[in-house]
Amino acid sequence: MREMGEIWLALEIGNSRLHWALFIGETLYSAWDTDHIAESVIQQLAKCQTLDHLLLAISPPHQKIREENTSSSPSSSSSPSSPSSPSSPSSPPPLLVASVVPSQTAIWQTYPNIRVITLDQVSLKGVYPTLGIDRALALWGAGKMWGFPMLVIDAGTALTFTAADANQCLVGGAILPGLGLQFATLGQQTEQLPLVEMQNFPSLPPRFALNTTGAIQSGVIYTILAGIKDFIEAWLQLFPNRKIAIKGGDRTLLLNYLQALYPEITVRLIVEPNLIFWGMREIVMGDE
Ligand SMILES: Nc1ncnc2c1ncn2[C@@H]1O[C@H](COP(=O)(O)OP(=O)(O)O)[C@@H](O)[C@H]1O
Ligand SMILES: CC(C)(COP(=O)(O)O)[C@@H](O)C(=O)NCCC(=O)O
Ligand SMILES: [K+]
Repeated sequence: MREMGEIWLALEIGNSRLHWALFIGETLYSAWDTDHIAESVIQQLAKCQTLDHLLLAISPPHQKIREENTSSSPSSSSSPSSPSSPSSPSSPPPLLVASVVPSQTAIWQTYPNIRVITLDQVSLKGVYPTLGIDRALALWGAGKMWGFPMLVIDAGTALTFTAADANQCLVGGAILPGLGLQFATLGQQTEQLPLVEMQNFPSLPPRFALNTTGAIQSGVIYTILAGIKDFIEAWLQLFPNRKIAIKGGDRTLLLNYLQALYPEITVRLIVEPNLIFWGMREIVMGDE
């Protein structure tokens, strides 16, 4: 960033939704999620005169899904998301984008001050060309924050495991359908299976079910949990002083289940939804 206290926006474009962060220099001021945004809305952003207008356009209050204010000094301004900084920009703030959805990246190109992060800008060693930028950045952010070796579990649209060794070199990882995708696929690709809604089961379902919905819940949840446990155990055997972080929209649900089934491995998990933003900040600050 050009100035220490400059306001900038970070955007992670995931396959289900958008993940946003507002930074003032190195400080993450707030973070929130929204649905994907229509091209017509994005085209209007260049005309926004104030930061408040811009934030309102990208995340109208009814659309905001998660919001977390991390600033120690809450703002007294009218909008809860915008910092009370006196230097509200007259043009839209710089926008840093990390996207695993190229069609969405394309429609953001009209934003006046955009920088799209590519894999070559992440200093992680040993990456392969098609590695998702979200996986690279989350791993980089986690490793820079808590140290390497690091394993990142991303419970997003896809569930991914991505690991690096003490030399900050990619060890590798794995990709499987995320929780929501598993339920959706069963509901959509079969004649007789219903679409199971996840919010309906906050606690662990019975293992052996006597109805169809229960059987789907049991099958998906217990095998995902067993899979996560197995990857964690394999990782723990690989290196000394290794760490594990978890992010993604299903992290809280999965953590609650993991806590109930495998409390001894769950205590080892660093839970951090903002890993990608820590990775982006490393890149921005590295430019100075
Ligand atoms: N309000 C929500 N909208 C969409 N997905 C949600 C929401 N809350 C939790 N989720 C869960 O988040 C998962 C997607 O994770 P997320 O990290 O947002 O994905 P991505 O980064 O791939 O867009 C879905 O499987 C879904 O179950
Ligand atoms: C695996 C992913 C689809 C995960 O995306 P997400 O679930 O976070 O939307 C994404 O990281 C991706 O498209 N990766 C490219 C393939 C790879 O990482 O090997
Ligand atoms: K993601």
